[in-house]
Amino acid sequence: MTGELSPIDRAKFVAAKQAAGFVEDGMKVGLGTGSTAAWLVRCLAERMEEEGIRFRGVPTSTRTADLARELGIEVISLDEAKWLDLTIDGADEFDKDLNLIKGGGGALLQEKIVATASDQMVVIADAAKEVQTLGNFPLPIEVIPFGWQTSQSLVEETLVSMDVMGRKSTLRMNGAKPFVTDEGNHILDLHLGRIGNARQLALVLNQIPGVVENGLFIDICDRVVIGFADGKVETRDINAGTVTTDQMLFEESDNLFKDLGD
Ligand SMILES: O=C(CO)[C@H](O)[C@H](O)COP(=O)(O)O
Repeated sequence: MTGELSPIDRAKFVAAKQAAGFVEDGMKVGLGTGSTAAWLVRCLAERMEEEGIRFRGVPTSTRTADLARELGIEVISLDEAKWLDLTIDGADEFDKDLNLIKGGGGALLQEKIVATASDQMVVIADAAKEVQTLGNFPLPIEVIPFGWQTSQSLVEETLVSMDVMGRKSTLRMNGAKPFVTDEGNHILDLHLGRIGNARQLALVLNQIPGVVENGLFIDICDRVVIGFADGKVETRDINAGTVTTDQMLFEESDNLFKDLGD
């Protein structure tokens, strides 16, 4: 895999590489799911090899667990870890308060459990994920298979009273069959357009019987590392309120990418 990176992959890669630098020797680290998180896992494996750092990872999906093991990262369960120093994960959308929509990869349940059990959650994302108001990306909610259509109707009824634009929901498919999460559940994608009160919606959705979890991450993320295609990386920290920009020369990253892929 030594070909040219697409601009979006460059952006994801530099964000992941920057955040991989936050991991310190001996840490217990939550490992997110998705294409950006996969870059992170590769960058961490590279740090293990080049710098000799050691850490234990709690993956948020079987996909991430498989990749981490393949690259020699020690994988432990959340129950073994009990509490994590740091979780680094991707996101589908983030706003100025670092609230998120997650679950585009269908791993939102484990992702939320792991992120919530961490001292810090860092999101890595390309700049296109930043929005003024959450909701353009369809909001995933995880529902149990039993009576999922009834849960869907209840969800749509609930949306009528909420500050959202759209109400339509669709069952996520995997080819001809419903998508099944690592926990054996289904995903409903809510096409809302704009979520006025994300905090309230997150609470209300979880009250509906059959809904296991929703993809709104409110007050969970501490820091977002935003990657740009030219190699620039911007870090926003919710507590410190700081914005720092680093220029990561892409030529360097490009070589690292090639090394990783070889
Ligand atoms: O929430 C997620 C998976 O459930 C992902 O973090 C999110 O979908 C972003 O994915 P990508 O990094 O591939 O853009």
